[in-house]
Amino acid sequence: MTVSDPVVEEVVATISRSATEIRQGLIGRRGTVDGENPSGETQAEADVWADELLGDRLASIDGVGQYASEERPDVVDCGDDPATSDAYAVAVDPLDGSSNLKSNNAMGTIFGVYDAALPARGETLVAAGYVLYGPITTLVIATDETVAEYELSGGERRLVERDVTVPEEPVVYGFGGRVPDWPDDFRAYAREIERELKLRYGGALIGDVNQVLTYGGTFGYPALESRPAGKLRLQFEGNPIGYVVEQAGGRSSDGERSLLAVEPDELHDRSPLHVGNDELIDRLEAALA
Ligand SMILES: O=P(O)(O)OC[C@H]1O[C@](O)(COP(=O)(O)O)[C@@H](O)[C@@H]1O
Ligand SMILES: [Mg+2]
Ligand SMILES: [Mg+2]
Repeated sequence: MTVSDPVVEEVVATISRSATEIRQGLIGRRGTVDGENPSGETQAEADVWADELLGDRLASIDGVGQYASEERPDVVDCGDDPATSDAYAVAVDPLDGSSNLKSNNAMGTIFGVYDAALPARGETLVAAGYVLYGPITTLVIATDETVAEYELSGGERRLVERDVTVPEEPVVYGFGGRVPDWPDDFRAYAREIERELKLRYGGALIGDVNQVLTYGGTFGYPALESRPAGKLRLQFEGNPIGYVVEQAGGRSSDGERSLLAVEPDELHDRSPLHVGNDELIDRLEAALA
């Protein structure tokens, strides 16, 4: 199954082919480099390497006018301006959950294809998805048509599920941040959820969100007392993941509104991030109101 928009299909095909290579290239790149990323976080060797590999390949696609990533400060202009032409902008979290390199746990690659110049609202996404480097390498792609899951092997993608939807009955939850740093209203909501669902928290957004898509439930990285905007980045994490979950029939929220409706100020803006079954996100928003 291919994506009907040829530029999006080329982006997806490029990421699919690169994923097997990225997975293999993690070996020997588990250490850190001296620099920090624009969010002030230590970079792993693999973060920098995966960004360069994806940046070179995605920027050379005809119809991609901008490339941006969590690992570099500025947008790279690589074609026509998405603001004034048909070109798209591609935003990437090259390695999501890269601190899991050390402990050898799940990680991902996240991408969003925006029909607008970056930074942009998530409502301008035409496609988004992620690779999950678990025991198996899988790819989830959301477009306005469907959300599909593939297994990746040797650069090939094999369809596993044509129409992924968030299961109706929620089962799992995962919330980031330290409990004493949670605002009181979020803590009260979390206490209720803890009594109803099973905890799943692996330290990689992609691993945790994929459990929500598989079993139903919710993932949240909330606003913290010490960090009111939370930890995760809107362009590279919040918007693409919000788009995937909404296209799969669930909801996303920054605590007040759909993540896709949040107006960005800066490329590396952070936002509280909540996704999952409608009913749970409704309850979260009511608790924080
Ligand atoms: O270590 P914490 O605070 O639980 O944070 C985990 C969160 O941070 C992240 O690792 C941030 O992503 P990056 O690894 O791309 O910076 C998410 O994948 C994950 O949900
Ligand atoms: Mg990430
Ligand atoms: Mg990352």
